[in-house]
Amino acid sequence: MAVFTSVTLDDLAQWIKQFPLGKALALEGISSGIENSNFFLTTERGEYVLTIFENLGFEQLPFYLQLMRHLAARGIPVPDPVANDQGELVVALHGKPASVVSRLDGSSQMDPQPAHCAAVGAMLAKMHLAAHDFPLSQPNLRGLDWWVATAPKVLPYLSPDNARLLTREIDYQQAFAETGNYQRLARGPVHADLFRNNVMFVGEQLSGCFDFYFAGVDTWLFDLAVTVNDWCIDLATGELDERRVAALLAAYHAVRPFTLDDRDAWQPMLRAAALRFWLSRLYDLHLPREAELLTPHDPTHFERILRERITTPPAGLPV
Ligand SMILES: Nc1ncnc2c1ncn2[C@@H]1O[C@H](COP(=O)(O)OP(=O)(O)O)[C@@H](O)[C@H]1O
Ligand SMILES: N[C@@H](CCOP(=O)(O)O)C(=O)O
Repeated sequence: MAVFTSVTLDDLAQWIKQFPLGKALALEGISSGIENSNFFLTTERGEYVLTIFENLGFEQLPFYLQLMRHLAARGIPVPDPVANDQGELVVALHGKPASVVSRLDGSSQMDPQPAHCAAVGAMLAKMHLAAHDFPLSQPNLRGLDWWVATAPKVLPYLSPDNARLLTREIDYQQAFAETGNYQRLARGPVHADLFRNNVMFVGEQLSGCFDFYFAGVDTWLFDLAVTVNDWCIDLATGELDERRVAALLAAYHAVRPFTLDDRDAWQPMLRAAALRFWLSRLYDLHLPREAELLTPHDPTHFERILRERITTPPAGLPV
């Protein structure tokens, strides 16, 4: 259950008047999701999603919501935040930050085929290009600095073998980040969490993607690696599935052609993307936040993927 703050239609009767949405007609709590309280909201103007942010504050949210607005205005299928009569995208509801965004059609595809992967690859490349001139900036808050700061906190909970793996991979990624190869990679605002559960399909047609609350400025290749590590693998072994990888990469490449630097950085970035989620899952498991609400995701999934990416070089990127 992921409605942590309850809201009724009565609560919205006055509140909704600040938005150009007409009256609130129906409100239904959304049970999936782990961070925020989400509701499907029907108003006289259409279908929306109301989110009450349980962890992010008023000062952090404009980056994410303005980025969604920027992308929606450029034709990327993401929820479009609705501004109130003061032009604000984040407003208080029950004392917490809240937003209203357009509702996407469709449902998640948890067993993706090459056609779904191709649709995701094309959309991701378009998103990277469309975000390039986004004026606000925020680093990826789950990037290298966070890995370096967080690894010592989880090391005491790890087996000697896993502690060695984590320490060596952080060293490897720090050294790689110093290289000209890494520094020449294209970068900009990226989604950074484009997992299967954050993308909607109607049949094989991608209808949109959401959950931008890990977005930040990072390399485009890192974002692609995060995506491939979730969409294009055998879930039991973590091995890359050649057909799905080829479909996703070819579709991305057709919109935003890869460079020689991308090709050289592909294996390190697949490793970095696996490390990022292994570490966050370890952290959530061993050091849950006070307000942590649901069972954490399994870290061993990304430990397996990391080991696999270290030992098995991926097929080269199309350049
Ligand atoms: N704009 C949207 N359109 C349609 N459904 C949405 C939208 N935003 C969220 N949802 C639904 O709400 C669920 C929870 O959203 P999510 O962002 O994953 O929550 P949380 O931030 O709490 O993890 C999603 O799985 C999806 O079904
Ligand atoms: N994708 C991350 C966790 C973030 O959860 P989300 O529901 O907000 O996408 C993981 O799998 O560890």
